[in-house]
Amino acid sequence: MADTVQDQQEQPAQQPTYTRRRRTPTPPPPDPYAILDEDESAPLYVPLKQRRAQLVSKLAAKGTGGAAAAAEKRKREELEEEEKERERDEEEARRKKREAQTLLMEAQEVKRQKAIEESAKTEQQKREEEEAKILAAQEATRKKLAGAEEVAKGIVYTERMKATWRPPHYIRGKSEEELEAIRDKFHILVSGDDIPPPIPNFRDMKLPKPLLEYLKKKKISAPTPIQLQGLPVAFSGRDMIGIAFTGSGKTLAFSLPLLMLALEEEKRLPFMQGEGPVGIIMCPSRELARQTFEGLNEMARCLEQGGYPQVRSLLCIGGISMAEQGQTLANGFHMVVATPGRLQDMLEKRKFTLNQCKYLCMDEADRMIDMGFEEDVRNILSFFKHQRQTLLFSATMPKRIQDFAQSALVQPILVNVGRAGAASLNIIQEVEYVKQEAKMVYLLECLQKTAPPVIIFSDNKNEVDDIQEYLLLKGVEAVAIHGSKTQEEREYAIKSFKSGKKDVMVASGVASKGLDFSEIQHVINFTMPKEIEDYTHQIGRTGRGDKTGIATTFINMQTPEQTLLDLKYLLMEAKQKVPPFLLSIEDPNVGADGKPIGCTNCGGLGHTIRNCPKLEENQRRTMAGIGRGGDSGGGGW
Ligand SMILES: Nc1ncnc2c1ncn2[C@@H]1O[C@H](COP(=O)(O)OP(=O)(O)OP(=O)(O)O)[C@@H](O)[C@H]1O
Repeated sequence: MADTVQDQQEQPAQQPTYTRRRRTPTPPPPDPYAILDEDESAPLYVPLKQRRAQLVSKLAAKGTGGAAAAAEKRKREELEEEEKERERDEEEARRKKREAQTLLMEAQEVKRQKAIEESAKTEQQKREEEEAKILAAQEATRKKLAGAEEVAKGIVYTERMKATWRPPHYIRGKSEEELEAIRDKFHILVSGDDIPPPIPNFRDMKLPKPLLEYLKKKKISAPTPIQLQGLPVAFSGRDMIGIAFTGSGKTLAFSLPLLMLALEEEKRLPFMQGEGPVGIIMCPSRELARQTFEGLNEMARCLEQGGYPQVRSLLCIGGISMAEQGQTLANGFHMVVATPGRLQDMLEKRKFTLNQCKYLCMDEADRMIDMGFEEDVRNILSFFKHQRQTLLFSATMPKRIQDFAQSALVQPILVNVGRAGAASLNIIQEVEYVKQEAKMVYLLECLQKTAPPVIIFSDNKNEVDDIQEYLLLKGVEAVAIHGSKTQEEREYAIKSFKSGKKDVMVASGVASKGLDFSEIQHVINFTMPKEIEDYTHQIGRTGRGDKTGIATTFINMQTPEQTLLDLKYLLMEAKQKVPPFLLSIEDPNVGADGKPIGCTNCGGLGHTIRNCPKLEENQRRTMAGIGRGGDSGGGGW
């Protein structure tokens, strides 16, 4: 455009043309240039040099103005960005606040719901929850019941032990309903997988003829409930927990399977010097171990006389010289009956090994653990080189011990006849209020209730001695047994009482555990034991097998109320007469249904785990670092 203007300006201006005739002057053609010249708005001519300079400065100006604008723009953008960021932050803060509010509200809602649930819970439910917590805390401190090596190497057995024994064909053919009907008939409760069938007669258990004859001779014609279910379980090689009343024949339920195993192993390959054992029975007291040992030997002799190979057993208890059994040790033996202390000692001294051992039974298993033998048992387990069949038996086995014991068992079967800890129904239980100072005199009167033999129990060793002395003075043939007596004194007491030479035996609680004195007519609890399980075991020395007996218990102001409550419920459960002074004791722990809640720790019905005397005692022992129970003594009772 500038060039055009320039061209126009450089051309010479044209002059107008004139003629003679008068003519109307025609307007000159439009001169674009003239118009341009006359147009004041037209730009003035600017020389090229100047225009270039102008252009340069314009461009320069344009350049600086762009930078400023860009800076302006950037600033604007930054501000916008800042604004956006602030908004974002605010939104985030709002969101967080909203969320926090939601969480708070949620928490409040949960709290509110909990409060509603809590208020809906019965006192009993609350108590149960609290008790479960106490129990869990207590159990958390317990170690697994397994050998140290197994724990260290992480060995966990999952497969059951193999056994050659099978129930007869026609029993295997019974339907599950038929088997359940048999269990119902004998009040047997079972739990576990693939439970072998109950067998209601010994013949069908495939016992050797000499053993059947032995049982017949002993007037044992049919298995008791724990035997008819427990024996098939044990013969099948299964781990088990057997719970049944005192005097209900548990000893046979674990002795027979060991004897059969020993026989089978001996038949397969006769035992030589230094070999064995194939199985162990552990008992919490020396007397009980000796009794079980004698029972095993008697049956083994019958087998031998009946033409079967000889199977030998070793008694391994404190207080006896092992030299007495030198012959057995030298010949090799199949079975061991032991108390934990002495057994551990023998194993540590390498008198024998458990390399061939396949069977381990703990009689009065809960007592053993309660008496502080838990660590000994664990040590003994560490001598096993491979899996074994493990069996636990007792008349009292609180849930706490059952759960704990399961850690040593593989796919166990629980066989339960009656409530664990319930008293035998063959016993008439009488409770009498006798003032402390009148006890001795009344004892004499009480002895008249039945003919001998009678057992009198007292918790206190000095009291045991005092009672015996008093009775001797009064002309009663009495012997005494407690933990501070020598082994000879203890053995003499048991022998003379068992043989009927002595009419009365005065004993501390120790003699209550599992001892089987036939025909005991009367048990007198001179002092009511603090723990109800001890009471159950003590009165259980009478009413054994199919016999009946009487138990008299003295109580007075010195008997703790909680113990009295436990006793009250035990009597009610066994449908016994409850004296009015026991009935009048109110139970602060009674459930909404009026029934006692009971203790999960010891099985007592008159208290809960919160005030369980046994739990307190255990805690006291743990704090004091005491191992074994007082009367058990080194080497095992
Ligand atoms: N099937 C049976 N029929 C009759 N009597 C039996 C039978 N089995 C065992 N007995 C007898 O019953 C008595 C008690 O048996 P055992 O000592 O085995 O009882 P327990 O259940 O172990 O008792 P505790 O819990 O006190 O140890 C013994 O004298 C025993 O001979």
